[in-house]
Amino acid sequence: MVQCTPTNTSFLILALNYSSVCVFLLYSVNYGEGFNLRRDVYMRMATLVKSLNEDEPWLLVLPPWGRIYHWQSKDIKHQNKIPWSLFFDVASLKRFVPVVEFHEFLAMSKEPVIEEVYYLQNYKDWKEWEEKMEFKPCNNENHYYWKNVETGFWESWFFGYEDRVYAKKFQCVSYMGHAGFMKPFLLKNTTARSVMIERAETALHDRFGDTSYWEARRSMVFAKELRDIGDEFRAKYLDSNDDTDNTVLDEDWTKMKRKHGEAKGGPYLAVHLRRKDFLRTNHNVPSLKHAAKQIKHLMDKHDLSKLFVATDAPKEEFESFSEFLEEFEVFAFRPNAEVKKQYKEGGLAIIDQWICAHARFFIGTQESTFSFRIQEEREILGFDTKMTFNRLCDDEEEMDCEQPSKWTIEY
Ligand SMILES: C[C@@H]1O[C@H](OP(=O)(O)OP(=O)(O)OC[C@H]2O[C@@H](n3cnc4c(=O)[nH]c(N)nc43)[C@H](O)[C@@H]2O)[C@@H](O)[C@H](O)[C@@H]1O
Repeated sequence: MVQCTPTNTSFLILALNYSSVCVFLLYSVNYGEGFNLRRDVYMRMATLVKSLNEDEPWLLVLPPWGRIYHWQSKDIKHQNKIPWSLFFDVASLKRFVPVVEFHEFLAMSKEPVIEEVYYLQNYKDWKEWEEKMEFKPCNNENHYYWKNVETGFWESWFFGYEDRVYAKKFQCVSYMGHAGFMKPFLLKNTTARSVMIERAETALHDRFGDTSYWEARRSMVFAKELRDIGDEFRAKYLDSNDDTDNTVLDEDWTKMKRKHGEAKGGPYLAVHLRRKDFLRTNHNVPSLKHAAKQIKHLMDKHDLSKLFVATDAPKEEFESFSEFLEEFEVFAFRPNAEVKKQYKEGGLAIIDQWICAHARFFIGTQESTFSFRIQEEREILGFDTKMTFNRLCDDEEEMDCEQPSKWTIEY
């Protein structure tokens, strides 16, 4: 069977071959979703494409990062059309499933066209959950695709390439099911060479937490440049390095297999303190004082004197929080202008996550996907689950609240 695994040699030379042999699967996610839920949706689509490749050669097109609601820093410009290679090691992604960046897809296509777009939507008024999909009129007219009456083609934002790219067909699809449920449809009911699944978050994980789920997750290795920046910070401020912490990462994730408890982590406690919109949306977020009280208790319990804080809190909130913890050394990653400009808010988020992933003890914020992704990273590194699956309690819960489910790694 032909495999769609393009190398980095000339895409122009390969263009003709690939576009006639492989089918491109593109996807996009609801505008309101944040960075770390989008990472989860990638896993659902990557698993689907892996399964499609058992029958036909399909290539997954990585949707450029951009227009993310939370990325509004005034001093970071051009947070659009960001390729995955800025944040992730694309060679590692390719060890799970064949992928190409969007600009590579355009270079490999004869025209800047996506042949078919299927916009997933929930069933109206459903009573019982059952797997099904049907072409339906769109539930919501506000679906950010519009038909150009002159050309007859469909236009949209297309990840910031709106002036160049168009779609030939657009159809709303009511969908209730796992991502793999659309496989027969994609194999049998379409002959298009490029198919886009819009609102891909509607499709569920095929099997949450199984080996395939974890293979997809393990393939999402952060870009080396970001890991290096995080490692430098760990060494400089937190007395932390992979040899003494037992956190050496295999460059090939398929060869890496750790047991729980093998990783020791650096001599610091890390907290992910989610603030901003979480304060407004009633997410059991503790007051700064109450969060500090819990941290102090844990620092003493684990005999640690250094604290690393990953947070989206404004500077003043971080300072108030640190004042409650004066007896400890409190650190936060503060990028210089060059790092900010180059790696943008997504890169800074990853650096924070990487440093949290290497701490002796980690505690996160309830229901934050940002915290969940750190927990997964620590599972990959081989931490004892007690040192990972922890969350801050809110003020009413005092110090004793139900802790997060332990979604442990499967090989
Ligand atoms: C309930 C949902 O929660 C979701 O947030 P949640 O899962 O925390 O997770 P994210 O969607 O990743 O977080 C939103 C954004 O906040 C920034 N951020 C949050 N915490 C940190 C941090 O510790 N360090 C850095 N550098 N940046 C941080 C980061 O830019 C990230 O893309 C929201 O995206 C949804 O819109 C919705 O509100």
